[in-house]
Amino acid sequence: MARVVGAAETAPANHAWEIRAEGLRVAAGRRMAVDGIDLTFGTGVHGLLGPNGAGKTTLIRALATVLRPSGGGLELLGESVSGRVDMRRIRRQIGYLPQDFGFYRRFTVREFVEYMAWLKEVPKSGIADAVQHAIEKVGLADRADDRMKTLSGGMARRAGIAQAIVNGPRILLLDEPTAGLDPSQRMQFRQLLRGLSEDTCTVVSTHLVEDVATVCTDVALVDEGRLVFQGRAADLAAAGSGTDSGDSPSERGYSALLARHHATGEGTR
Ligand SMILES: Nc1ncnc2c1ncn2[C@@H]1O[C@H](COP(=O)(O)OP(=O)(O)OP(=O)(O)O)[C@@H](O)[C@H]1O
Repeated sequence: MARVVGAAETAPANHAWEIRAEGLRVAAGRRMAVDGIDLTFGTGVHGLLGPNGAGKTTLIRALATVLRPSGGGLELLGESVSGRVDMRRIRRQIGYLPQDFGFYRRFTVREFVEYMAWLKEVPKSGIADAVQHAIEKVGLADRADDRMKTLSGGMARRAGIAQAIVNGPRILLLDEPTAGLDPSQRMQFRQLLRGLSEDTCTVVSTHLVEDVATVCTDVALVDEGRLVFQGRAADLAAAGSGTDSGDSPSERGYSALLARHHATGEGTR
């Protein structure tokens, strides 16, 4: 099937990174849940790790332009989101799977993904092909005309990923995409992620350190709204030792970096 070339792919790419935050601060309610984060993400798969309440979801929501920064700088695709910027143009190039995503249960998978393509302003003539392509990519072609309410939790999450990629985004934000998946679905998801990543800047938040270690090109670890570590997955693993808690080198590295952060009261960068 012919692939639809979205506006995202023909847009100029004259910067070395898709996401850049400098001293980024984002409030969640009355709390400064992201409290001065510096990071840069280019193309590839970036794992976002951190304990409960670290600020991962708040950071992703800011990257998705759902939340406006309270301070510091945030540039997406070379444009500052705090200035006078055409948000719609940026949003057309973003795919976002929220942690708890909603859908009309009576929609079929195809209708759900089509609806999101329409919201993302995919050109009308390209919607049918873009939808089919996204549904095939997540392995739901045989369920495309079934209603969303008949899908298992793991399948619904895959439909969620299909809606996130239907516009061929240059920035793909997946908040806890493996939550609630069984081990075999998690393996399938890792495969899917590997196939998505080539020219996209993908940010995946997760509690599963092993997901990050096996699929991500690099890892950002946040705690209490601060960046504790950004580096390769191998560097995360190398940060731990036999005395740190965890079942694998990456988990021990994760525990060691968090413990060090708590001991010093500051990040490692
Ligand atoms: N709407 C809100 N009102 C008040 N506080 C909030 C709100 N949303 C988040 N918070 C607080 O902000 C902090 C960061 O929350 P956030 O959801 O970003 O963390 P997280 O790293 O995604 O956590 P988890 O791994 O548990 O999903 C937490 O202390 C949380 O209680």
